[in-house]
Amino acid sequence: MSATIIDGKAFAARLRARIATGVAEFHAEAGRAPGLAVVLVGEDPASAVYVRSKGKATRDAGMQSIEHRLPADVPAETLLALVADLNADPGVDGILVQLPLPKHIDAQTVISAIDPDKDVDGFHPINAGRLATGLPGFVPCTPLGCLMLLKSIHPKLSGLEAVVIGRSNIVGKPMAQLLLAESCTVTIVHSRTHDAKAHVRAADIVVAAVGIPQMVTGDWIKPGATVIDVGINRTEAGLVGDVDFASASQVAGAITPVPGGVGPMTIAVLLRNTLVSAARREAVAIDIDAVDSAGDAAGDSGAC
Ligand SMILES: Nc1nc2c(c(=O)[nH]1)N[C@@H](CN(C=O)c1ccc(C(=O)N[C@@H](CCC(=O)O)C(=O)O)cc1)CN2
Repeated sequence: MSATIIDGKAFAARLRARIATGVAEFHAEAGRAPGLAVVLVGEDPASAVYVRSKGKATRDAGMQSIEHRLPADVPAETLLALVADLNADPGVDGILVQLPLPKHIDAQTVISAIDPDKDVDGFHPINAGRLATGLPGFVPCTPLGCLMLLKSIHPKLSGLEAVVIGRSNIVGKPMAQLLLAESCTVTIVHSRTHDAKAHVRAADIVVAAVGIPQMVTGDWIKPGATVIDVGINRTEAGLVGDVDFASASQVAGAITPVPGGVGPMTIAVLLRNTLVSAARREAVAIDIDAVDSAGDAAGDSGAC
């Protein structure tokens, strides 16, 4: 058996086109474009590429991109002062501090300093709490992108067995919350789990976000399962995911590739969250369900 390949790049392109339409409608009503501020600290090459891509995608969608670059040795207080300025700026609807940060800066302190209602990354503890309790807030971009891709395969996720591999605040935990909100039976597998393979093997849905190159091989996968690979690992053999695509795609029913799977969804959902933020802040009504249904059969992502 050979799995359906879930084309995240094409899905994200359709989503971005719908966002651009929503941005034009917002602009016409509010008299301004949504503004997204992205802060890059230091010169991590991958982060620099992601920030450049975010700026271009933001402008392409008709939004205003505000970029701040700070040196790697910037004092934490300077970064926190910049965040305070962006919080107070009425033209800024979304604030994102690119991660990882240099070691001398505590990422949690910086994330907690962002106004939760401009936290389009969805990393602020208030937004994590909103997600956990079913309140409207911002959902982290990568897990929400994963959910959209999953829904293109399973419009109804209710009752399915889902395993999330990895328990990071950025992907694993919010992914588990989103799947729980969809009434999946959710297991989080992590570094202390006894017999991770047995848990994965029982799952209809597998989301791998562990950061270990090709950890999940075909013999871990239940035949016909849907596999979402969040891993982006740079190896001597090139860019690979947390899933061994060659063997897993022989067993799975549907699978995301790396690259071209989850990655492009991260930036598309960031734009989507920024549009949502701008609309809330200006009390402009936008049809977010129509924006979210840009994928094939994706329909309502259930997020707000
Ligand atoms: N503040 C944040 N920091 C980070 C986030 C985030 O969501 N918010 N996520 C990642 C990096 N990231 C966006 O910031 C990101 C990662 C990957 C991709 C992507 O399109 N990947 C491509 C491969 C590109 C490559 O060669 O590297 C793919 O998978 O096809 C986009 C954005 C960590 N930091």
